[in-house]
Amino acid sequence: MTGPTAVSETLYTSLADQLPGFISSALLQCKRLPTLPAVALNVLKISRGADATLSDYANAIEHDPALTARVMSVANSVHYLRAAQPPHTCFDATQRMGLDVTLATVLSFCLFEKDHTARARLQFWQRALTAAVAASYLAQQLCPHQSGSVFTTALLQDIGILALQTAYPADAELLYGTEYTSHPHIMQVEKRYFGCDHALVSAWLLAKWGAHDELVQAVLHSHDGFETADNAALCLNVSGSIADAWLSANPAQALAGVIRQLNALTPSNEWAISGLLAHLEHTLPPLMDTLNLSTPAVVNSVALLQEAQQLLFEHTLSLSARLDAQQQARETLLHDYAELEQRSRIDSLTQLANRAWLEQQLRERFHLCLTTKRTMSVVFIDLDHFKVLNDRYGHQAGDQVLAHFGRMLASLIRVGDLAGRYGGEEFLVILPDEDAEGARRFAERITRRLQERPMARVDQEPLYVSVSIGVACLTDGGFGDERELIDAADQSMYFIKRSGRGGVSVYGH
Ligand SMILES: Nc1nc2c(ncn2[C@@H]2O[C@H](COP(=O)(O)OP(=O)(O)OP(=O)(O)O)[C@@H](O)[C@H]2O)c(=O)[nH]1
Repeated sequence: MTGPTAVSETLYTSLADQLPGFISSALLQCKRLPTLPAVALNVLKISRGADATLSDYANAIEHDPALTARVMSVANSVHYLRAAQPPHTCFDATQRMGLDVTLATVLSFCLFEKDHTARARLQFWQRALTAAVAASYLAQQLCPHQSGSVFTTALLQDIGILALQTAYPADAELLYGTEYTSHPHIMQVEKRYFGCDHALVSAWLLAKWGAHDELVQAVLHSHDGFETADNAALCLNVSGSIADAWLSANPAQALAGVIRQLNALTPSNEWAISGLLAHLEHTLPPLMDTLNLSTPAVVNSVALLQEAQQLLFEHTLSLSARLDAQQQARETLLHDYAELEQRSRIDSLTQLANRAWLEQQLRERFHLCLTTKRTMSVVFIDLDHFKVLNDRYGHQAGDQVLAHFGRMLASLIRVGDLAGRYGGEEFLVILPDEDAEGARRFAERITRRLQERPMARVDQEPLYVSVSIGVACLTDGGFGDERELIDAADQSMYFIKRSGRGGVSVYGH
């Protein structure tokens, strides 16, 4: 093989750098590696020209007797024998076959190994031709002036597979000869096996043959997906997926996948998939036949599209059902989580905040007051002689009192206040933005309410309780943290306990 000519050195070097060393040496040492003779290179060059005519091709081919013979015999085959007279010249032959078939014939002649019946090789050619025909059809819709070059690029995009098959014949059937597999999957396997995929090998090989930068780049990125602003690249990349679908064991399923990807890009029918499929249906069998390739099972393009669309519809339905189910599960989860979180903050007997939540809230609010220069008060409440009550009336009556007291406390606080059970028969209320006097009034309301209302009934008899309350206001103490504020309220509460119970004391007042 000769070194790069038309391709830029930078591109060739960068490809060579990316290719694992053992692969390039295996390819370079491979005697049977398909190389392009000068005529084929010339034909490739012509195909890149925007205004290439059949006579340009004919002029290039007629210099090579073997190629001319090949082209004439293909043109002479049953399919192209429409005219009464067999073709006499290379020009006659190319005219009968048209540009695409001429090019495919030339390239297949140059690149074909004798043993193309091997399954792996056969699949390669079927895919290359299907992609090429699909690509040029799409290009005629999207970028007509590039349809010739898009055809060539599609035809050559997987040439790396042929090279890898030639360099590693023992592995070829294993890697490429199983049931037709889509190229994204093949590429994954190649990366694991060779450390690179065939797109890179194809690009390197074409660069080595001196193909043009544009062709090399297009081949390198031919498997990169559909997100590209370049119409020619889009036609090329879509053509590979269409070929995969066309040749797959389950074409409708695979085609539905391609349509889904296309719809995500442009949710319109501008792709004219039905036209493309009809084109493949009518063009491929005679073309494969011409090139002595066995044709895959004949596909009815209308039925195929209908089945693919039905699958797509079912997929959309099941997707939206799955989304609904997921959404519902998410809402249930969020609801459960919120409920769980709420429960983890609540004391089950009194339905007030529990101690952990009280302490966390007090910590946060304490710091908020310091940073925003606001105040707050805490009210520490301890039920009097609760032990005696328990002993005399039973633990259940004690529980009733606690629960009732909790409800009463909840009815007395305002929005933004937080009341909670601090310990057994101890309660704490946080009053944001409340000064000591306001907090005292709140505490006295509690003691009054307890004088008015019994907290339980034992044998129909009302059971009244009293409480000792200590109040502490943030502004009154120079407190370092929330603990010191609670301690101050607790001390005031103990002052009441010591003075006989049933009353309110305010820290520092
Ligand atoms: N029924 C009931 N009793 C509780 C609960 N938690 C704590 N207690 C009781 O509350 C009583 C508190 O007793 P002490 O700390 O001596 O206080 P006290 O009897 O109220 O006396 P003073 O506070 O000095 O008025 C103990 O007997 C605890 O068992 C509870 O959830 N339910």
